[in-house]
Amino acid sequence: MTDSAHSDSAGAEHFDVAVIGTGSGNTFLDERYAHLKVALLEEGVFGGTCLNVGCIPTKMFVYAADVAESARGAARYGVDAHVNGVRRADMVDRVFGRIDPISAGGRTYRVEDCDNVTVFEGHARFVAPRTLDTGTGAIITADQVVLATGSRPVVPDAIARSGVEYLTNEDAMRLEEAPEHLIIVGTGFIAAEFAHIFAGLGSRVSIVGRSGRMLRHLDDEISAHFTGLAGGRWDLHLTAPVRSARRRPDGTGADLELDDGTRLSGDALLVAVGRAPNADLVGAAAGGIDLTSDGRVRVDEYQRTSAAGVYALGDVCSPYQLKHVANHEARVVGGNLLAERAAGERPAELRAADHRFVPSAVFTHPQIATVGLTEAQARAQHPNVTVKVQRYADVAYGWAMEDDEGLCKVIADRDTGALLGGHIIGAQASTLIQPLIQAMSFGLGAAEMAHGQYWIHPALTEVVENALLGLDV
Ligand SMILES: Cc1cc2nc3c(=O)[nH]c(=O)nc-3n(C[C@H](O)[C@H](O)[C@H](O)COP(=O)(O)OP(=O)(O)OC[C@H]3O[C@@H](n4cnc5c(N)ncnc54)[C@H](O)[C@@H]3O)c2cc1C
Ligand SMILES: NC(=O)c1ccc[n+]([C@@H]2O[C@H](COP(=O)([O-])OP(=O)(O)OC[C@H]3O[C@@H](n4cnc5c(N)ncnc54)[C@H](O)[C@@H]3O)[C@@H](O)[C@H]2O)c1
Repeated sequence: MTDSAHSDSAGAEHFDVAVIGTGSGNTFLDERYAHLKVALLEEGVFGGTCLNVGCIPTKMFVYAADVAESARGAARYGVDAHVNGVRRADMVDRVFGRIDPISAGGRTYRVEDCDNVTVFEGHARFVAPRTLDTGTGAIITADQVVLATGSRPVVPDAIARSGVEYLTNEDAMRLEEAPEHLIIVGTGFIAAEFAHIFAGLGSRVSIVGRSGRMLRHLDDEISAHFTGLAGGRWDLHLTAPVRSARRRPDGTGADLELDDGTRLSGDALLVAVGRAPNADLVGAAAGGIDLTSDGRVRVDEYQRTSAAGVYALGDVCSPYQLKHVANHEARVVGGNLLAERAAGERPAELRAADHRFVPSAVFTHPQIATVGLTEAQARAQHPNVTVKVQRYADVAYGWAMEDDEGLCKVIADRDTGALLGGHIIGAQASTLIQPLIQAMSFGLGAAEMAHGQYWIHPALTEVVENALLGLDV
């Protein structure tokens, strides 16, 4: 403990539990905590990334882009439809007119209606173990602290230092006028979703990457297939990073030069090259909290950090950076804090977080969803692997849709029949993947899953059934 922390914390208000971050950190403080004195610390708006600038608003725009794409593609089914225009300002009003009151209501609830909760609205950081400078002038101490501070966009140096104005997920959805030409730097989740949002709603989109393909975290076959489809929709530059950026001569937009000499000029620039955990800005060392080599808060299977009584959850500690993972970890932490308080002399009965089969979906066009191992990972880890790729076009509903893009790929261990991975690209992929997640989570083998239940005919789920039937198990 530093001297200043000693003097600061003398007379500091003491709490039973302090939670930093009101994204997933604000989800477990329910009636079980009503008898405890709780501090809730937040430097931004209530609700965190998912509600305000992440999952929810993006999907509201994705849905609008899906509607527009459906209209554009309707003629092949004999329905003549046309997108007459996109009222962007109305869209922004619709999205944030619904979201902003939820965030404000969440704040009001904690500030005015929860007698046991004190809200500190400032940038919080540890000044000593379980001692926090709240950023409001007050120093507090707590028996238990939860770090749920999330992550923030990374900006490549070539752009950050250039003085060019750029957008991130934090502001791109508030634009009341869509750029005619949007350049996106990055090839991951956010790039793929925002490319669909902006292109679907009428902008021309260019994408700049350096790894040769889109969504390279995915199974190679799915990533290659998506990159091919994306190349037909958007202008892709995937082999050279940005060398320099400057404003256009008229002072607007951005002129980019890539490492291979390519020049691109856009009305707006969106940066989406990953998100850094907010572990470096919380005084982790003063709090006795270890970080991983890639900058996350280090946690054990119970979400405990290296500092006694300090837990972490969500993007600040997780390699997944997904909301359903943050929510799961919040449930685990919410129970473990209480278990630790109840333990007394006995060791606490803590619950471990379950990260065995973490699924994810990219809400782009077409949708993509994945769970478990890629084929390359499966072949590296299992000597005898069987793989089946089922086309949407070859099952009844996919055929009815004349869908020539969709694929479902399943991977299993030929020796045991266990499912190792599921990867779907195509309409409703984020929904179709769920039976595969369920089977893997509960240990249901591929053959049992395929044969042991009815599959509704002619539903699109038959693409999963037929993929399973095609495995050599
Ligand atoms: C554009 C976008 C789309 C996404 N879409 C999806 C999706 O479809 N599905 C999905 O599963 N995931 C999605 N994600 C990821 C998901 O949003 C995050 O994984 C999740 O929100 C992380 O939750 P969290 O509680 O860890 O952090 P956050 O929700 O970011 O909460 C952290 C909170 O801590 C506050 N804070 C930070 N530092 C301090 C400090 N020092 N003092 C006080 N307060 C502080 C922040 O202001 C913030 O309110 C998306 C992310 C983005 C950016
Ligand atoms: N649907 C969802 O679940 C969803 C949606 C959006 C975001 N997210 C979460 O948010 C995280 C952050 O999203 P993201 O898209 O920013 O990151 P990401 O990690 O998904 O992708 C970033 C990509 O940018 C590329 N890149 C890195 N540096 C680059 C550079 N200098 N120039 C060009 N390309 C570069 C990387 O190769 C990588 O492919 C995701 O990892 C994901 O966990 C989830």
